[in-house]
Amino acid sequence: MALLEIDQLSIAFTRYTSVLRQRTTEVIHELQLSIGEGEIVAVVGSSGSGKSLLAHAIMGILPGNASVTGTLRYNGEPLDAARQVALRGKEIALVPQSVNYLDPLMRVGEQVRSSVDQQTLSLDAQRKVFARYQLADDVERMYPFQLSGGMARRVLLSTAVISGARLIIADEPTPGLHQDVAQETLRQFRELADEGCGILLITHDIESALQVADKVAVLYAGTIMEMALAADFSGSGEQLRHPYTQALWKSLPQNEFKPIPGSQPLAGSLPVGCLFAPRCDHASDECSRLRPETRHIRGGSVRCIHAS
Ligand SMILES: Nc1ncnc2c1ncn2[C@@H]1O[C@H](COP(=O)(O)OP(=O)(O)OP(=O)(O)O)[C@@H](O)[C@H]1O
Ligand code: NI
Repeated sequence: MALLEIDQLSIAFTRYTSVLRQRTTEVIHELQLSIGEGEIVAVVGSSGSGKSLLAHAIMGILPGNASVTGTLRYNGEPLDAARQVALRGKEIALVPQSVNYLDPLMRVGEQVRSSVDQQTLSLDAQRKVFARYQLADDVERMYPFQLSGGMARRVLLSTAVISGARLIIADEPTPGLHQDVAQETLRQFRELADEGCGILLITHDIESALQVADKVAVLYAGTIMEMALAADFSGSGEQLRHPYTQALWKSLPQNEFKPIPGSQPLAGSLPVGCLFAPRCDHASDECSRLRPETRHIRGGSVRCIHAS
């Protein structure tokens, strides 16, 4: 059984354009994703593709003007708002993308410790995890504004690592960290997964994702175009199912280093058919008419009518 199952998740934002008029823009469309125990699923996508919104939907921390449809299940049971509140920061932990999520008025040691239930164990646990992340002893008494970006990020990671969570959602956890600390962090996620955690690793960096992930979900303009196995990213990408994933793979420096012409469509002005059709070399007439459904192929999934 999957630890987290997301089915047909759509997210729209409503805003007023004048006193009486409002406009609704859908930013996540019919997204499907599941994470099993012991699994790292990387979600890769360029800026604005919806990665952070997906993380926030799982945590139940979307802004008030977001409307959500579809279902989330955690451990086989519906993950509704009440359960999100009950599990958040405990069984389900978020490593947020922005360090602004730290409480500016609380010393960082106390913040990290407050995520562990047994108060007696927590000082020791916090010091251990700080040492692991090369945070000096005096850091626990500092306030967030006294930290560098990289230090603040390591504090956020510490919180997730000692919370005892079974599901960790990490939103771009490595930027601002030195190469070796970033590597160590990825290894640590792998270790947590090997101990049975499920991890959703959000990143725009396919290469770092591939170092530790079991599966890679490719997010484009608010939907998952392909769910591939990490092993599918090899050679010239012939195992990959979607032309966009293949193009992403080829665009890496160690491959053809060939950028994909054009840009991701904006929410609010999406093409009617396949979201990638305007940039796709293989697009046919049908691609611009119909939005492809998700199909399951070779242990992964794809939204492309031409994939086989
Ligand atoms: N509160 C909001 N109201 C309206 N639109 C929003 C809101 N938050 C996000 N969006 C839109 O939803 C889309 C996805 O945003 P999101 O933050 O999830 O992107 P991302 O993939 O995390 O990007 P990045 O890599 O830059 O962090 C963007 O087009 C963004 O403009
Ligand atoms: Ni983001």
